[in-house]
Amino acid sequence: MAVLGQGAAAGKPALLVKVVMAGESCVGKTSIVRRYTEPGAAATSSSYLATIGIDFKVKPITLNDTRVKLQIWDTAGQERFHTLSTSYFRGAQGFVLVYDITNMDSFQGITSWMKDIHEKAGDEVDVILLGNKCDKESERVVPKRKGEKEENTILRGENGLMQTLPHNNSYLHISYCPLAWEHGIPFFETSAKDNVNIEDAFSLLTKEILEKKSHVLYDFDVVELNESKKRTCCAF
Ligand SMILES: Nc1nc2c(ncn2[C@@H]2O[C@H](COP(=O)(O)OP(=O)(O)OP(=O)(O)O)[C@@H](O)[C@H]2O)c(=O)[nH]1
Repeated sequence: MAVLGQGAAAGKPALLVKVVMAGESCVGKTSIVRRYTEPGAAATSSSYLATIGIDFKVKPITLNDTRVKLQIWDTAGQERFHTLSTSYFRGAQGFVLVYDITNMDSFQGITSWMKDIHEKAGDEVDVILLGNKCDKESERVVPKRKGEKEENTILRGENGLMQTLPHNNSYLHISYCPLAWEHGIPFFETSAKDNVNIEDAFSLLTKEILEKKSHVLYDFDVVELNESKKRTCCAF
């Protein structure tokens, strides 16, 4: 993917896209955002720092000659922040919904998060499902269900209709997940630690959002916001 300011897109105003990270606590939302927005920094660490409230990062990208300023809101997964976190769902164009492949509860919570997303952000919003920590294969409790036919991944399309995607479609490297299929959304297994599928996941989500351009605004006004701090969970 090209960097902002390169190619034919330079000089055109950027589109502002709001994406929200959602999912249970400790699944790796912050690590995924860090991996994507700060490629040089260590995305994971041995000590877990829970997100307190809300945090956000901006990632400028260029996709098919369109400049996009991705505003990525990282919500806190802890139950006590649920009302606050879901209040940021309104106005989002896309969601990265994350579970941890080593934590069955986090996978079972996905249905409830989907409900929150549709209640707060509407039914038209784009969602992508990530099964994170795929580097921890020996601790896996959520099975990875590959598609029955590698060359034909079946997803639910618009109006709930099933569609079979061709060989050259970008969905092809997405694993099959019954839950994603049920909700008609793309699915990747990722590792923030080993940088697996992170960039591809955000690219696909952005591409889907841009296809519904009517919902996207130009970034004429940039609002300066202070980023919140992360604190150790044992501090509270
Ligand atoms: N092995 C491995 N560990 C990861 C991965 N992603 C995150 N972690 C670790 O998992 C723990 C939780 O990661 P966070 O990114 O803080 O999780 P979170 O979902 O933002 O958690 P909340 O802020 O409480 O909502 C940290 O110790 C991370 O280092 C991954 O892909 N692989």
